[in-house]
Amino acid sequence: MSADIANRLDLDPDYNAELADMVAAMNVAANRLTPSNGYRTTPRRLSLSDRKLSLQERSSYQNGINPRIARRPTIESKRVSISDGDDCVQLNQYKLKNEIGKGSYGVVKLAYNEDDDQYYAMKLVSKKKLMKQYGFPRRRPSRDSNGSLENLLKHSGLLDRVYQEIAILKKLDHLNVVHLVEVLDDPAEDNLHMVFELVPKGPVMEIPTDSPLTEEMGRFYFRDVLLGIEYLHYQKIIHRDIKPSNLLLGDDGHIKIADFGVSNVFEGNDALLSDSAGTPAFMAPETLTDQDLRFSGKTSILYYLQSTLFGFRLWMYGQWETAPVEFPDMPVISDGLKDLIIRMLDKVPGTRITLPEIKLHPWVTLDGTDLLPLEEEHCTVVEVTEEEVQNSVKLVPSLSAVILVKSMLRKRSFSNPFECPSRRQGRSMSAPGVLTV
Ligand SMILES: Nc1ncnc2c1ncn2[C@@H]1O[C@H](COP(=O)(O)OP(=O)(O)OP(=O)(O)O)[C@@H](O)[C@H]1O
Repeated sequence: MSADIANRLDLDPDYNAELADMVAAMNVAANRLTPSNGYRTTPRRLSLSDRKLSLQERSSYQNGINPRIARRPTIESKRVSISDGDDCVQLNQYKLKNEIGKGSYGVVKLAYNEDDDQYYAMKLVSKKKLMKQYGFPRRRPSRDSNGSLENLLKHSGLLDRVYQEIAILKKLDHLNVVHLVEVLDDPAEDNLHMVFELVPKGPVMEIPTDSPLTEEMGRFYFRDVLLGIEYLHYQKIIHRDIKPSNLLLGDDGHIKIADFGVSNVFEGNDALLSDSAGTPAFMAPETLTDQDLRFSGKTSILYYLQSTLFGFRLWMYGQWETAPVEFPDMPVISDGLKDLIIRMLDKVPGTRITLPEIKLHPWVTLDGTDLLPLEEEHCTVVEVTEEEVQNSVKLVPSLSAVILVKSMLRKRSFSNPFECPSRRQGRSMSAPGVLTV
């Protein structure tokens, strides 16, 4: 965002004037809202009464898995206020700290919530990045055409995808699925802010890797992923981007599935998909065809799962697409795991092992001695009203853009004001390890 604004200020006098108008107009609004303090003072924080709480079903399950406290309802903030006090940016009650991860749509930052004294993971999804990524034509917003970024995105349908992610996440409540806590959005700002529970140990592993998991650990994590996927299917959601970097490790040692940017909500028994969204290295062959064929979402996800399981133990991406699977000598893997991998690798979707069958596979259940909970034991239907889904994000004007621009001008720097320079030494979650806060 900062580079973009810098370019425009340097190269485009028209836009510069337009921006100055925008800043002036926003200043008027700022003065109206905070007449005595001005924009730089910490804004009045929202109290709970300012926020709408969405309904969320609560569920917990036991049967071999620790029971847990049901998730708190997702909070929809009606106003986003940014201040650049101290040495880092504050968004409502959240102080943004160091970066803990990076995805294709933006960065993920550690965020301290002053209200409850807890740390969270705040995902900043750049709407501009979304546009660029999908080759959306570059057009400069003009005052007459109502061509604001928000409008361009709306018409391109890309923003819908982000809102879809939010609506989906807000419905979910499961031990093995990451919990969305709050959504902050501001049409005048490039970033959409999604506040998630912090899953402190980050991605379960990076692949390719020289140190694969032991078979025992691989089974433990794989069982978690199976339950998370089963829950998602129960909620009629196909994730479509299951891979180790989207499998985060919680303090309780369990896997939480994250990142629903590429997902589908379906009706009936299964999703019939035709596009090849997701990460190619993990995708099923039928999703990669050039032909306009439809394929089963539930079946194709098993291929992701298999690739992930495979990745837990060894990494042979590409080989099985053209030749029969050949397992390397090292690391040694059991016949049970080989059987499961081969059955999941079936190139023919119709004969590929299904998720209920995988749950009963001897390798997964230790020959029937360690059964997984039944679907009805860990899944509960989550009901949300149409209105709640429609209102997954509140679009409200705020002062963030003017503060951002002024902060850049004041510092004579177009570096990202969301960065907290003094705290940059924090670890990046692109490498596995423990986060200390
Ligand atoms: N709730 C969370 N708690 C802790 N770390 C997180 C959390 N969510 C994301 N991260 C970190 O941020 C990284 C980026 O996450 P993000 O969902 O934006 O992208 P990704 O899934 O890795 O990539 P892509 O979006 O390209 O598929 C993750 O790999 C992880 O390291």
